[in-house]
Amino acid sequence: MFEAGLLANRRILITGGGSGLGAAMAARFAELGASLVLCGRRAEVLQETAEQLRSHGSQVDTIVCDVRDPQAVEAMLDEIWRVAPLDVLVNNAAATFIAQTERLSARAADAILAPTLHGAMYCTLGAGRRWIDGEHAGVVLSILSTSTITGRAFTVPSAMAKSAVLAMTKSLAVEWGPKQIRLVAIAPGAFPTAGATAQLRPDGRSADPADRVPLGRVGRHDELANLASFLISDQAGYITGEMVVQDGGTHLRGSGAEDLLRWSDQQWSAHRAGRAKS
Ligand SMILES: CCC/C=C/C(=O)SCCNC(=O)CCNC(=O)[C@H](O)C(C)(C)COP(=O)([O-])OP(=O)([O-])OC[C@H]1O[C@@H](n2cnc3c(N)ncnc32)[C@H](O)[C@@H]1OP(=O)([O-])[O-]
Ligand SMILES: NC(=O)C1=CN([C@@H]2O[C@H](COP(=O)(O)OP(=O)(O)OC[C@H]3O[C@@H](n4cnc5c(N)ncnc54)[C@H](OP(=O)(O)O)[C@@H]3O)[C@@H](O)[C@H]2O)C=CC1
Repeated sequence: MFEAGLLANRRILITGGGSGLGAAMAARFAELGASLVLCGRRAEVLQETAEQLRSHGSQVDTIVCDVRDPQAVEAMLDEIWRVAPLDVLVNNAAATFIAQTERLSARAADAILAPTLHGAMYCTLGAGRRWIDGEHAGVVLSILSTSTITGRAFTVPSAMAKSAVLAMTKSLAVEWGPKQIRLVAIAPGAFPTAGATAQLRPDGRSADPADRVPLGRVGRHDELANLASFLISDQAGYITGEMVVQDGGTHLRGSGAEDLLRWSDQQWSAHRAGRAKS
């Protein structure tokens, strides 16, 4: 679908690039010629993904980094820039779980806000500062959610964090446009991954896309990876401050959390207790 070498000579950092959609984007960017840096908290997950990509001849580095920690983010960016500047940052790392919002402790809310909002902000500010200092063009792609449009019951800290990162995307598109830095975003609908399924679709919650997706199916990882490749490439060089929705029409029908309104307090308590045991 794209010309070979679309992303040649691009150095791209993907946060949370060891698993799920991050790993899918990594594979596609590598096929299109990019060199990659993948970060996350689990070294073995990063290594496994990197080895698979290297076996196809791709240039992939991994850095263990918890994006909740601003000093760790700065150390990671210093390590990257010591070799060569990044061209693209992908804010993909995030966390969520379903819960009754009135029962969230401050620690539970922060467990979601810290990686999803603060992590994306630390990475964006760190990369942006270096691009501006070095007079280097750059692209920030953030993986958000349709909760930025509809809100979403029972994942309120995630909806808040994703909406804040959308505000950052629009604001910095203006502030950093004259510095040749573009900011774009994708709002994915359901793209099943082990992480999303574990956090959002416990036993007893329908996983049938026909119940909620107008197009009647979930998204394919290659579809998201192709959209991401286009948005970070020069082909999208006149797009900034925009979020592209890729959800088979789901958000036009509802937020996707309506079924949870029918859960009883007993069901919620059982879900919470189940999490405590696992
Ligand atoms: C919405 C659609 C768009 C987004 C999609 C995605 O993001 S898909 C991507 C999905 N991928 C990922 O999410 C990957 C990344 N995920 C993670 O890093 C972790 O799963 C975590 C940080 C979300 C939770 O870590 P953990 O379970 O080890 O938690 P912890 O030990 O760090 O505790 C912190 C606090 O949170 C509390 N608490 C926790 N669960 C629940 C609950 N169900 N109910 C109530 N509360 C809960 C816990 O009790 C504690 O508070 P306390 O008791 O001290 O007051
Ligand atoms: N899959 C879907 O249907 C949807 C996904 N999204 C978004 O897509 C993105 C990817 O999600 P998905 O692939 O499904 O889920 P995953 O759970 O596979 O991805 C989350 C990644 O983020 C990393 N991560 C989490 N916390 C941190 C942290 N503090 N520091 C560094 N890395 C961290 C994880 O690695 P580690 O644990 O090793 O740190 C993991 O690789 C997220 O932004 C999510 O919100 C949005 C809507 C729908």
